[in-house]
Parts: sequence; C-alpha cells; structure tokens
Amino acid sequence: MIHEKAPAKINLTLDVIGKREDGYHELNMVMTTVDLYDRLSISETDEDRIIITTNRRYLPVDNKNLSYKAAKLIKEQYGIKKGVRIHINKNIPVAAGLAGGSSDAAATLRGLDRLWKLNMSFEELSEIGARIGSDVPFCIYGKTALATGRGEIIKPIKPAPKCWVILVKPKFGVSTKHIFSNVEVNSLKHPDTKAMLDAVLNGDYKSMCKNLGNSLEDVTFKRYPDVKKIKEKLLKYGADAALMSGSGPTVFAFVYRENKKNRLINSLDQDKYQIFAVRMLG
Ligand SMILES: C[C@](O)(CO)[C@H](O)COP(=O)(O)OP(=O)(O)OC[C@H]1O[C@@H](n2ccc(N)nc2=O)[C@H](O)[C@@H]1O
Ligand SMILES: Nc1ncnc2c1ncn2[C@@H]1O[C@H](COP(=O)(O)OP(=O)(O)OP(=O)(O)O)[C@@H](O)[C@H]1O
Repeated sequence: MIHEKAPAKINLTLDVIGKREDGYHELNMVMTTVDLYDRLSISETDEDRIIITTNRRYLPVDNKNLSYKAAKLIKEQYGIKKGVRIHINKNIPVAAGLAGGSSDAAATLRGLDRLWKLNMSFEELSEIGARIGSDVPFCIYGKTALATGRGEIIKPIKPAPKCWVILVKPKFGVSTKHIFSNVEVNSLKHPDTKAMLDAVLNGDYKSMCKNLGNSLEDVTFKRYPDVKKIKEKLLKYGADAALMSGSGPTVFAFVYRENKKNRLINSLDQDKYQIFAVRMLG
C-alpha cells in the first residue's frame, strides 16, 4: 500500500494576462502549498480496474474523479494491465479555489509512479498532469513556484516566508470555468508578480503581505458579494493581509503571531464558514 499526501494550494498572486486562442487564459501566478491535506492510499489489484473510494458521499467515484483520470492516463501511457484501488480521505473543501481535485490527481500520479516503479521525471508526470487540469503540474511539484502559460509551466522558487494561514470558505462553491467566462481582460487589476517573487526570494514577510494580488477577485466579488465580505472581515479583525485564492470562494488571511491567529478565528462566525488554521508549507 502506497500513501500520498495531497496538500491544498493558495495563490500568492494570480495575474490574468490575456485570453488565448484555445479558450484558456494566459496566467502569471506565484503559488504555494499549506498543510491542509487530502490523504490517498493506493494499492494494486489483480483485476484490471480502477476503483475509487472516498469518505465524502458527494464526490464522484467514476471517470469524473480526477484521481480516476490520472490512473487511467498513466495505465494507458505505460500499457499497465494491473488494476488499482485508490481511497481518498478528503479534507480539502471542494470547488473552493484550493485545487483539491488537482492535488488528488497529482498525488495519484506520484503514487502510481512509485507503485509501478516507473521512474518518471517531473516533466513526464507534468505532461500527463496538464492533460487533467491546469493546476495539476504545480500540485505534482507541491512547493512554491511561479506558474505561467495556462498555469502548467512551473518554475520552482524558494519557500514562501512561514506564517499562519487562516482559510475561510463560505458554504457555497464556485466554478472556475464560470469565473473565467466572466473575465473582461481589459478591466482587470494586475498584481506585481516581480515584487512578489522578490519578497519570496528575500524571505520578506511584510512585502509578501503587501504584494498579494489576484486579478479574479473582482470578478468573483461581483457575483458573490459574500466573498468580498469575508476578506473585509479578515482585514478588520487583524489579519496582516488577506486574498481570495484561485477563482474563489476561499479567502485566506496571513497572521504572523499565534495569539493574533486565535483572536481572528474567534471573531469569525463558525456556523457560516468552514475555517482552517494551517501553516505555510512550500
Ligand atoms: C484558477 C486556478 O485555480 C489558479 O490556480 C487555476 O488556473 C484553475 O486550474 P484548474 O482547476 O486545473 O483548471 P482547468 O481544469 O484546467 O480549467 C477549468 C476551466 O477554467 C478556465 N481556465 C483555466 C485555466 C486557465 N489558464 N484559463 C482558463 O480560462 C477554462 O474555462 C477551463 O475550462
Ligand atoms: N478528487 C476530487 N476531489 C475534489 N473534487 C473532484 C475530484 N474529482 C473530481 N472532482 C470534481 O471537480 C470539481 C472541483 O473540484 P476542486 O475541488 O478541485 O475545485 P477547486 O478547489 O476550485 O480547484 P481549482 O483551484 O483547481 O480550480 C467538483 O465539481 C468535483 O466534483
């Protein structure tokens, strides 16, 4: 049995540069991971089938599950006739902007590479990952990186400065496709990616806080005003900085000091939101 951890990602920056001919958007993103994980257990079976099980009833377990897709692609690519059973213990909220599904797919690729001793390079894993979703190559890498193209071109950078990360997700989910379809490229705000890269390179917590930015925030805020309210609340109650992750709706806040973290959590309505206090990983 192989065990793989699949961490959630957050976007320190997300800049939408423009719309591409293939319908995707050209992005510039600084991404990192936090210690909120799904846990995957993977084992081989003799019968040539992919069996997915999970602790969450609402998740698909057929070919719509991104882990299923990952297993299918790797089996096809390497002509593997064995079957596999994958149990996903899910902790990352779904459709949250935290790349939960992408991270499960990435963990499946890493796990099957180990199970079947395929010795795949990052490039080989990443090529298969990109066929599943734009965030999967970053999730295969799993640390801190600059992601460009539609998100699938990964350049590793130093780990982001350590701090507490408070993730706040409203009860509803948001479709990434829906948010991108409402993007008007000419009216977007653009974060300063270079300043964020410098902040990470210099381990400069204050500058990292100052340069957080996400072009998709206003697009999501306009359709889901509650997401904007979460960000305002977090800033009002003492977060050093706050930003929506990915296409939302999760908003994360940074705090450096532990006592401030507890105060911030206590100020939030626990019935209205899913709240996680985690550490920066990457
Ligand atoms: C918003 C982010 O979470 C930022 O990290 C990611 O870019 C989304 O990555 P993902 O969920 O793996 O996205 P995909 O499954 O590849 O794409 C979902 C949908 O989002 C839109 N999409 C996604 C990525 C991109 N660079 N441009 C897009 O326009 C497309 O409409 C696509 O059909
Ligand atoms: N293993 C999986 N975990 C979570 N969702 C999955 C999985 N496989 C397929 N899905 C489907 O994918 C959709 C969104 O999943 P996910 O949680 O990855 O979104 P997200 O957090 O917005 O990701 P991203 O930040 O990459 O856009 C859901 O509709 C869900 O049913």
